[in-house]
Amino acid sequence: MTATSADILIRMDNVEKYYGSFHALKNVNLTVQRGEKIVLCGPSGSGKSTLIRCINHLEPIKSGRIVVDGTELSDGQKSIDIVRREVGMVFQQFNLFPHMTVLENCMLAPMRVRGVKREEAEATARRFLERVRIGNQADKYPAQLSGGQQQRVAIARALCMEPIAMLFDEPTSALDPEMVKEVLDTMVGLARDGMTMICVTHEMGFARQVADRVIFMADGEIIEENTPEAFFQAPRHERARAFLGEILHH
Ligand SMILES: Nc1ncnc2c1ncn2[C@@H]1O[C@H](COP(=O)(O)OP(=O)(O)OP(=O)(O)O)[C@@H](O)[C@H]1O
Repeated sequence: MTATSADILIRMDNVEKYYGSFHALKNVNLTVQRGEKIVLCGPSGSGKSTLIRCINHLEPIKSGRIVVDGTELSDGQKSIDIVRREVGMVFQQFNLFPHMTVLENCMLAPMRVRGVKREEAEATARRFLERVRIGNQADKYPAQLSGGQQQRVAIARALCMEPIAMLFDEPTSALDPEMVKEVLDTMVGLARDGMTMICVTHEMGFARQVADRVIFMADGEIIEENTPEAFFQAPRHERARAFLGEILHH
């Protein structure tokens, strides 16, 4: 089946990104279809975070084109605002507002950015907090929660904006091992519900379970794109083999 342009939600064409003179993304081309789940992996410093941060313009690019649901990202604030409103992002550090309760954290952006009324924002927040199985923590402050719970709040907060896609940047790497599973289970649930997702993660069990495609990066380039089955069983590139050998050892 060939993808029509209507099926393509995120598109990166010939993207080049520099930090000063350092060439961080080299001719990156990527299309993500609606409902597709992508796991982005690769050695430290290969450009994975940079790639997903470019998608909502947390990082500006030097050249190339990024189009999200028909909106072409330019330096103009208007297109940046549209894309940030539509694409949810979850970081390694949960970035919750410490002085606001869990509920308030989840209500803020829908009210401020989407102009949703308070009662509706609260109902939506409670619904998504239930969905990530944390509804009973709504009135606590972030510091009163475990890392895994805080990360689930961060996911619920992103979902409250009813995003068309979710970007995850190593969402479990700051967590204690016993909390990783609860966050991955939440992400698996989202994937099953059909969310379009790009996940930077080293959780290869998760990749096997939900990814439609695994993308392997090294030195700022996409080196291999494959189904998880093919990628794990028979990676085509030596660098991918070396990477898998290393992480599957741990
Ligand atoms: N703000 C910045 N200024 C300068 N260099 C940066 C900046 N952010 C990232 N880099 C460099 O760009 C390269 C890619 O970084 P990036 O964080 O995208 O890699 P990554 O694959 O996500 O790595 P990790 O798995 O360690 O998080 C690295 O060499 C990094 O040092």
